[in-house]
Amino acid sequence: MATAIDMTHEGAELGAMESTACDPHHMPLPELSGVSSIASAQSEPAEGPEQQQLKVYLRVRPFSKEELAKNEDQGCVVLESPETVLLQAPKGSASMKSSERGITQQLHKFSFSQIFGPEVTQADFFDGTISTQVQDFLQGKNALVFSYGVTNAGKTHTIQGSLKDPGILPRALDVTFRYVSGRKYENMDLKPYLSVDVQRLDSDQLKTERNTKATLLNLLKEESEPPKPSRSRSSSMSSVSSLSFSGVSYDQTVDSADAAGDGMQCVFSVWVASYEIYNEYIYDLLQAPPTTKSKKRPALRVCEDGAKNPYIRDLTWVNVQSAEEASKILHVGNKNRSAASTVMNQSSSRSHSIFTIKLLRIDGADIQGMSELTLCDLAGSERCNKTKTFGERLKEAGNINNSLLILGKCIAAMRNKQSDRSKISHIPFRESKLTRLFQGVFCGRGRVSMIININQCASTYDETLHVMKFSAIAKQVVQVIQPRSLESLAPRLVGRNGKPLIKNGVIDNQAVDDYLSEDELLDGEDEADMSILPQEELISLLEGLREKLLTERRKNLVQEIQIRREMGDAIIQQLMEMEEAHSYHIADLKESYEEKKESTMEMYKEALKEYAYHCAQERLDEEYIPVEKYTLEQNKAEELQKRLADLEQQRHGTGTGSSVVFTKDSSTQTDKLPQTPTQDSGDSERCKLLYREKCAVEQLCGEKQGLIVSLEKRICELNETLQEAGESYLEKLAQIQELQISLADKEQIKRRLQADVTDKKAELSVLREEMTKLSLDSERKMRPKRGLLASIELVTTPHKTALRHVIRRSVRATPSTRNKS
Ligand SMILES: Nc1ncnc2c1ncn2[C@@H]1O[C@H](COP(=O)(O)OP(=O)(O)OP(=O)(O)O)[C@@H](O)[C@H]1O
Repeated sequence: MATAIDMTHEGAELGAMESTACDPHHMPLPELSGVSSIASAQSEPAEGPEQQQLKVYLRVRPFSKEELAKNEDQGCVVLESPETVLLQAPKGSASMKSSERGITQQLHKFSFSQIFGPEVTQADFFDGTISTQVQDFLQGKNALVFSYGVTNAGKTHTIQGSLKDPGILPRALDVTFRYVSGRKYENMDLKPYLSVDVQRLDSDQLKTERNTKATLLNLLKEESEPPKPSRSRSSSMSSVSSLSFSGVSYDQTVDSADAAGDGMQCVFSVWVASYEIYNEYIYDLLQAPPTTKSKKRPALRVCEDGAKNPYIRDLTWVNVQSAEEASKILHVGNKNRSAASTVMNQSSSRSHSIFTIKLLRIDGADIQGMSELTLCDLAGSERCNKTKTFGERLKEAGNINNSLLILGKCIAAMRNKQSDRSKISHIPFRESKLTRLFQGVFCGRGRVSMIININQCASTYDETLHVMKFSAIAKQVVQVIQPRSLESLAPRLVGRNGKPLIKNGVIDNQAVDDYLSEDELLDGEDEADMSILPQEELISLLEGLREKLLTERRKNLVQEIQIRREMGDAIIQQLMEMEEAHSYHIADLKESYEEKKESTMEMYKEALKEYAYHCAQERLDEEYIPVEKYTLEQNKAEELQKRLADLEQQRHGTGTGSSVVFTKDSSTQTDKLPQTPTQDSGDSERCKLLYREKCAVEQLCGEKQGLIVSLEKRICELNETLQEAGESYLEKLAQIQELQISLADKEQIKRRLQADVTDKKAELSVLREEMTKLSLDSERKMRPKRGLLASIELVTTPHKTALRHVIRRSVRATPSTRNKS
């Protein structure tokens, strides 16, 4: 089941428009109040304004062979009726994925003013679409046609077509020249001027005009083959070089002006211009682009005349006398476009190509009217689609086509405005060059139609769906077209200096009054065209501007000083901050270096200690006394001392009270101990023994003491040795490093020498080869001397050598002989 609403994925706006687009009985919406007011300000309507839904045509191009081979035909586009089409999401497309997730629908239905299938011919397409607009144009009304679609959808094919199968533009030109046939104004002295005016050229201007046209036409004279339209990818496509439609049938609804019986004895002058809008810059396609990238392609400006009608300043307008001439001009444009896109490295499918025809209706000395037919081949819309929105996100996406975005916004705003009249919505016509140029036509000064081109490829389904949604909004826009009398349409005729000329013998005061005031020229951001003002006004304007300039300069200077001061302060502040950060950084570095140094020192110390320990260990091994033994001895000594003390006590307890003092040095006097009469012989013996033992213990203690002292001394010596060893270790370390460096040097020298040796070897082998060659050569030379001659040489050679020796010896001997003499 097809759905009409797709609100989630693409945004509410697009969803809403699709729903309306699906309603074939959708009633025209009320007029755009804001839009119509702009239109009505231009002139007095002779009758009520005509409301018309914007015509949106769909053209589906056939598959190419390559596309069929790639299985692009997956039944994505189904033409239900001449007005409705069904889009079915193919597998793998983003739409299918989102429909599987239940976000969007798989089927989308759209309605159009008319749908043209792949089999429809160019002629039928022209007849079914813009032929009525061309008739309006011939009757003095303006018409604007857009072709919109993704790249490779057939936009250029539809507008320009090929030599054998011309598109709507050459057909429109052909119809125009058939209409004016026999009533052409052959002099080119009346030329479109500014937006809606006509300028009478003087003889000098006329000469320049003729030269410009001749130069342009000469550009194509040499070419046998017409250039392809720059946007067309297909080799099978080429633009028209001649508009002889012999054999091409088309609806002959428009015949010559006479036959149509428009009742006026007027003649027609046809002027054409071709330009492109690329990256919001307008480029004249009838001006040769620069041949090198370094030169800038001159961009044109959009200006406004006194009535605020926009026009492109300095755009080349060329008078054409036939459809052939017009098509040649179209070719020049195509050629310049492709040359520019090559030199400037730009993608031509990202630019809008515009061709405008102006038809002047001349009655004697008066200009009865001027109408304009514009065909606009819009840039490929795929980039916009890829961003999936017409909103702000597009801007962020970068490299977007601003004009396309604003066109979409304008169309949506127009639709919104008419659906809800209470809404005060602004239509952003002025936000892009494209919409600004055609604002007037959108607002009722002409009829707008849109051709939507699509292919049926499955791979571009998502982009195609977006194009369809865009078209659905466009279809809802109701244009309020202002019918105007030919009189009100009559353009002002101006002279060389741009001042209005006498009209019917009377100075057109109204016209003079309508010209721009200084304020109008300087108003807002509009790029005003000063050159249209008379000389005196220009001088006064210039003076005023000079004063303004001076005031502005003064203001700017003050501002600049202030800004510089602020900038200076800011820079100083920044520098100070940087300095502070720097000093912190330096302190940090210092700290970390200190830490590293200390840790390295610790490492060395540890290494030294270890080394010293090892040395000490080695030395101690020789004089080692185990601790156990030492403790045993010490215990023994203590025990003996204890026993001695016990004995002493016993002696005191049993003795007569006379005290005997045992001293170390009295040990020798043991035999001389006093004998008391009361002492028995056993006791005295024991005492003697004890005394001897005590002396022995004392002697042992003394020895041990001496050992301890000697050990301490030894430890001191070892410490000294350790220190010395540490120093020598550092010395050795330094020596090792030096040796390593010298080793590396030697290594390098060795490598260099090896390389030299290799070179020499190579040289040697080359020399050997040369020698071999030379010897072979000499052998070859020797070869004919065979037989008798060879043997003669063999015989003579030893003689020759001997002779050479003799000569050499005599030469060496000569100086000495001379000296002797
Ligand atoms: N109705 C058609 N019948 C036959 N071939 C067509 C039709 N429409 C388009 N083609 C072919 O499809 C190819 C692409 O068409 P075209 O160059 O006009 O696309 P485009 O939309 O202008 O592309 P771009 O935006 O890149 O300029 C061309 O080879 C063209 O001849």
